[in-house]
Amino acid sequence: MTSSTIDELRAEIDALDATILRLLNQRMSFSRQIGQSKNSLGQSVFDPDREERVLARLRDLNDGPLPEITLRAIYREIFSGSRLLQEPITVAFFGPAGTYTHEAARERFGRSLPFTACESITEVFHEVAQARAQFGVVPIENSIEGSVSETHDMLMTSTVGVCGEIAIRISHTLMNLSGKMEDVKIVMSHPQALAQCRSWLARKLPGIPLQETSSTAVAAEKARADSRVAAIASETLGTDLGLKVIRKGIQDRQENITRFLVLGTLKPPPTGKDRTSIVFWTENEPGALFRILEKFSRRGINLSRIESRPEKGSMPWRYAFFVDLDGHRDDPQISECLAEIMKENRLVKVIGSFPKQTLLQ
Ligand SMILES: O=C(O)C(=O)C[C@]1(C(=O)O)C=C[C@@H](O)C=C1
Repeated sequence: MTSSTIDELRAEIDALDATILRLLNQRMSFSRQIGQSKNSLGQSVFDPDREERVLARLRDLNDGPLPEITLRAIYREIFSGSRLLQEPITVAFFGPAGTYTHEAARERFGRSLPFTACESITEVFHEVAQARAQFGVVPIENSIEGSVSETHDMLMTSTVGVCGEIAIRISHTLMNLSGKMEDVKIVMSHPQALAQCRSWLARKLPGIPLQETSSTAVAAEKARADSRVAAIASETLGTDLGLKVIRKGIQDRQENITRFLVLGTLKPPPTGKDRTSIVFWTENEPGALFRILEKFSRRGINLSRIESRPEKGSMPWRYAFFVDLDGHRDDPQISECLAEIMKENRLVKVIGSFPKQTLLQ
């Protein structure tokens, strides 16, 4: 290919970019008008259901070669900028910056919004409860390590509801200053990340001490300050800090997915592919749990998860049960079932109904 053809093609791209920019600005001004109408109607700016429908339509229209993942990434930022023009939204997340939760928050809300990094999951709930942030992002479960206790404990007591979920594939990378395995004298990471790489560490770095840190980001900072330390974190986080990769994908199972919850007051309408999360408390007596589960079974409502946690109240050995159902609280069958449960048992709380997230990537 000659340099004159490159120049000609670049001229085509320049012309297209000017058109794309003009169209993007037109789109933004329509979106701003929608924002003004929503404000006067007292409606929330963020409409995840509408965003999903916009994306689904574009996926159908797309003849390529633009990959679906790129289309999604472009629109994530368009929506992010569009929402910012409509109204300032703040999103709190379990930080610090660079953690997998931050990645999940950016995956859902784009990069244009202001994010607040919180030191604990509890703090994220408080930020949303006190309306300092409109949304919060916290981890709920990992496909290898199971549930995140602090999130479940907060869901029991907090008034904050759940309006969405984000599922991301987690890939852990071992990194240090040199990128050499022989320099590793200690491995640091968040306890969940260490646990997810347990067998790999035992096989490849036997006898090397493991030290827990409050986050993967803190571990990466430690590795940056000390050549003996290797951190397990996301590759982006480590390499952004100047660390070198020793080995990628060291998690014991390659299919390692973490699900995050989006906290907020928004109540998304039914989409046909929803999940409802509830928590209930039962008496410690025969058949108490069965009587509730039977009501779902009788109606053919699928339960995708059941999890019990000690209540931590005045009575030891009392449990709260978290259940995820397929469907929306406004679907006739589910609302009838929940009403029947509530009639018999007042200790039931609907945490939220929201669209199920499909995992891309
Ligand atoms: O359609 C709307 O309700 C809009 O506000 C516009 C728009 C968009 O940019 O397409 C922006 C924010 C919402 O979350 C959904 C969609």
